[in-house]
Amino acid sequence: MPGLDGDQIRRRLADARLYLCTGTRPDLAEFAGEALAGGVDVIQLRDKRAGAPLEAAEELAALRTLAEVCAEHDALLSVNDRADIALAAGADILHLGQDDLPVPVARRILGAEIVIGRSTHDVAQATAAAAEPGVDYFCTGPCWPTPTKPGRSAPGLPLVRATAAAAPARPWFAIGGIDEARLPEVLAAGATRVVVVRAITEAPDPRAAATRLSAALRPR
Ligand SMILES: Cc1ncc(COP(=O)(O)OP(=O)(O)O)c(N)n1
Ligand SMILES: Cc1ncsc1CCOP(=O)(O)O
Repeated sequence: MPGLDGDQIRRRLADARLYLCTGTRPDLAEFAGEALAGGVDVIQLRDKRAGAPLEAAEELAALRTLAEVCAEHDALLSVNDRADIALAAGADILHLGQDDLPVPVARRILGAEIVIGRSTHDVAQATAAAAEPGVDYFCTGPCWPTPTKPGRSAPGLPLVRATAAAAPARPWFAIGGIDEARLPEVLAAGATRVVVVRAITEAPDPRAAATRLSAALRPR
């Protein structure tokens, strides 16, 4: 929720279970509102359409839309890759992959109040992200090969099991190919938080899909 300080964001992130990445879409505000109403805790604008990358001004406009919806639902707003845009959008989170800005460089741009996340694809990267100064959370995967990240081989659930066994002090999320049917396997491997794309963006009823995922992640 734009406007929180770094410690408030970190506390909310520790409680977060369901993280959604979405591209822009004509119904972005309505879609995001439905997903957040269903129980999504964090929403990231991740627009990777081949051949049609968003211009910075377009990305900022979409993030402003998401920021309003996040404020209505008390959810965290995440920006992918771009520290300058995270700062300009007043985002809570910047997510960085292995080939993106080095964390110390992003930290210099962002200051202390925006939380930084890292993608990891093997045990060495996960171990490093769990300890690297300036990193607040990390993601491990893909759990399964996924068309949402073409060309990325999947370390699979063994990486989730190894990460869970290491009991990192930082929050971490499993990602990649996760849907309602596969979620029990991911939880059994030791994850308690997940990132999804298609499970919600391609669902006929995004709110219902988010509600079911969220309920499975927060059993009573
Ligand atoms: C929350 C979250 N986790 C992982 C990713 C993937 O980031 P990256 O490996 O940099 O790949 P791209 O998203 O840039 O294709 C993410 N964006 N968000
Ligand atoms: C961005 C990213 N990084 C690793 S897997 C992935 C995409 C996950 O998408 P989906 O949930 O549709 O498989």
